[in-house]
Amino acid sequence: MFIMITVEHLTKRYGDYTAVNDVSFACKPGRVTGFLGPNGAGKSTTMRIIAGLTPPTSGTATIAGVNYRDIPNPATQVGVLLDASAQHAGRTGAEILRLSAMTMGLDLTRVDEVLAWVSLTPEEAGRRVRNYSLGMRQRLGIANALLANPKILMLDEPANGLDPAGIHWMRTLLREYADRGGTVLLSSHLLHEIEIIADDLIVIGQGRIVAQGAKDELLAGTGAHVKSTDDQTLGQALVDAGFAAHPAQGGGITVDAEPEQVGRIALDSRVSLIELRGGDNTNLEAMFLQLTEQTQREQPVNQGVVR
Ligand SMILES: Nc1ncnc2c1ncn2[C@@H]1O[C@H](COP(=O)(O)OP(=O)(O)OP(=O)(O)O)[C@@H](O)[C@H]1O
Repeated sequence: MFIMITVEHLTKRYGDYTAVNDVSFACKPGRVTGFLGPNGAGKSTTMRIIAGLTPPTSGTATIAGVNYRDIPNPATQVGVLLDASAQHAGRTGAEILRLSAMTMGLDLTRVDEVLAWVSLTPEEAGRRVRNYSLGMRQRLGIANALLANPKILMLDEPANGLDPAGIHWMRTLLREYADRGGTVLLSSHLLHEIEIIADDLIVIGQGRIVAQGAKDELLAGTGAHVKSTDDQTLGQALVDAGFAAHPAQGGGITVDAEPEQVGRIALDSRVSLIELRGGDNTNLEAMFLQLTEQTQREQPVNQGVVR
């Protein structure tokens, strides 16, 4: 499949500090890629490098094989929202979009189309941005990114400040955009949102990638859950067979083995099974906390959090 955003061995150092450390990933068309990591992990820096705003120390970031800065009229190819507060506060929302449209050589009727799309009323579009709420700034930033109907969208924390209806709207917009063949790279701290919308995940901690791949595969459960008439005997038999087995919270045993192996061991041990199924899917929050545990500012206060 043709890759739209390619990041290869990207490193960014500020003095002795390494903000991005040998990061490689790819974002594909038709898919929403969620970019996750604790505060200061290096997400914004990576996105700024992709958008040609920060030079890398080493490595490359390209859009369909080309550096962002070498793309003619790049905003027509890649819609970027990196900092919703970076807009000129003294201009109205409509003025900002008109200026962008003119810079990109677009028909000005497009401005009204995207304003309607992001649900900013004509009255709101006529207000100065300094009087916008954070959510309105985000909507304006998304409108700006969508202006030229680009094939790629790169959004840093676009849901920040959006109300629940706004988050729902953005989720639908990005899903439809990807379903039409667009490529989306999206950073967010709203793990529940990412869990719903992302097809692929990249998890970064202290500048390094700690996990990446298709969401379904990353969150797929492993192991098995089993309940029997004699969990003690079965648990011991599982351990004797070399599998890690622990009492499960709601009763029964969770074991790091395939259900078929568990069934065989139960048969050999002459223990009757009451229930046997594959392991539960992990939720994204549990996976995130576990993967980034070493890089979190806050360490888990009790074992129930992730272990
Ligand atoms: N211009 C700079 N000079 C020095 N350090 C910088 C600079 N820009 C970023 N950093 C550092 O690089 C690290 C990564 O920052 P970055 O903004 O990429 O993190 P992030 O993952 O986007 O975090 P957040 O989730 O808080 O937005 C941070 O420690 C930050 O302080």
